[in-house]
Amino acid sequence: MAATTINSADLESFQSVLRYSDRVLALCGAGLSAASGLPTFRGAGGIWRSHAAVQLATPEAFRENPGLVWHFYNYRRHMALGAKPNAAHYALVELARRKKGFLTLTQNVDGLSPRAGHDARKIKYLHGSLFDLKCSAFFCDYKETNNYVDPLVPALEIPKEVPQPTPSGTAGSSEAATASLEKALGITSNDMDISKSEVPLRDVSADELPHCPKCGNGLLRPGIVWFGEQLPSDTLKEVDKFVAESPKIDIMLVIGTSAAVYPAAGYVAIARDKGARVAVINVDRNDIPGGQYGMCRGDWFFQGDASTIIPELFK
Ligand SMILES: CC(C)NC(=O)[C@H](Cc1c[nH]c2ccccc12)NC(=O)[C@H](CCCC/N=C(/NCCC(=O)O)S[C@H]1O[C@H](COP(=O)(O)OP(=O)(O)OC[C@H]2O[C@@H](n3cnc4c(N)ncnc43)[C@H](O)[C@@H]2O)[C@@H](O)[C@H]1O)NC(=O)OCc1ccccc1
Repeated sequence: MAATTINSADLESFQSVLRYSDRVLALCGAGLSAASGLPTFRGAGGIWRSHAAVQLATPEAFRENPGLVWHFYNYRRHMALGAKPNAAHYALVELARRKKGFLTLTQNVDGLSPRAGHDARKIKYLHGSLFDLKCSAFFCDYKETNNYVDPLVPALEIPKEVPQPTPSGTAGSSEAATASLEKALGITSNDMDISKSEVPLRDVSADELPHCPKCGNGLLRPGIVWFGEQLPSDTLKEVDKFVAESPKIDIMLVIGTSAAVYPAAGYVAIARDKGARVAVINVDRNDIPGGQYGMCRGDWFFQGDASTIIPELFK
């Protein structure tokens, strides 16, 4: 990860503008949760068991192979449940508390912002949550939220390694390092890493998957916005209301996102049209909304890990 360098002049000018800002919008992506140990969407090349994550995150994939898609989401639920919010999540919570006109737009479905105590009135989950479920039958409106059952059904249990006896007294430092990392991630040490296609994973038939308790025959699916699906209309309305009520948006924060997915990425331009100065926080200078030429005069680019930079910026 690139060294985190904060240019003091940029830091000062950013903080002086933030101090007098009434209306602040923050667009967040997977980079916000990277320091919590969760892979980004395009991390590991965006591949999960030789499948492109963007392909698995579609209604077509669920229709074709609900067992595989549920393994994908059960794995991400398990990882997210084992992860902890990082300093960037908490700094956003604090800024939201301080600023009356503040709204976080998160593309993340990992539940770390609410676990950090983010004011629910000042955050919009553009792409849903791993811990919401809904019925996949088009005629059924069953929904449930905050379902933290892990695994969701026994058939989705993540297989465990059979711990290899290490010849007595030779437990090297690497085991200790792995053990402490796994402890940090809260994953039990012998979870097999099913994101790797070489790790055997049993096929799960539809009758072993969670079914809708209301209509009785629909399969339950993750309460997630898949590619090709419309974002929740009430969420879009509430974001538009925040923008419409803002005579001016002072700052648009773009935190740990490749800003390549729409309509989420479109809010950067909308904020600009409302006079916002854009502050991009990203480890990768190439990942700026609209690319290299996406930056305008008066914008800021802070290169480095969000969990280090964000607390510094909001001081
Ligand atoms: C790929 C893209 C071009 N496609 C789209 O945008 C599509 C199609 C489309 C619509 N409008 C368009 C306009 C132009 C082009 C295409 C479209 N959009 C849709 O399909 C949307 C729905 C999009 C939502 C899809 N669901 C997700 N997530 C839930 C699933 C799941 O999670 O499984 S999107 C998902 O991918 C995106 C991933 O982006 P990031 O979070 O930014 O992650 P990424 O890995 O890419 O980048 C990480 C960044 O962090 C940085 N980083 C890494 N570590 C750190 C660190 N430590 N610190 C700081 N930064 C860091 C990295 O450098 C990098 O920049 C997020 O949005 C994430 O939520 N729906 C829709 O348009 O419906 C229409 C419609 C209209 C009417 C009726 C019916 C339908």
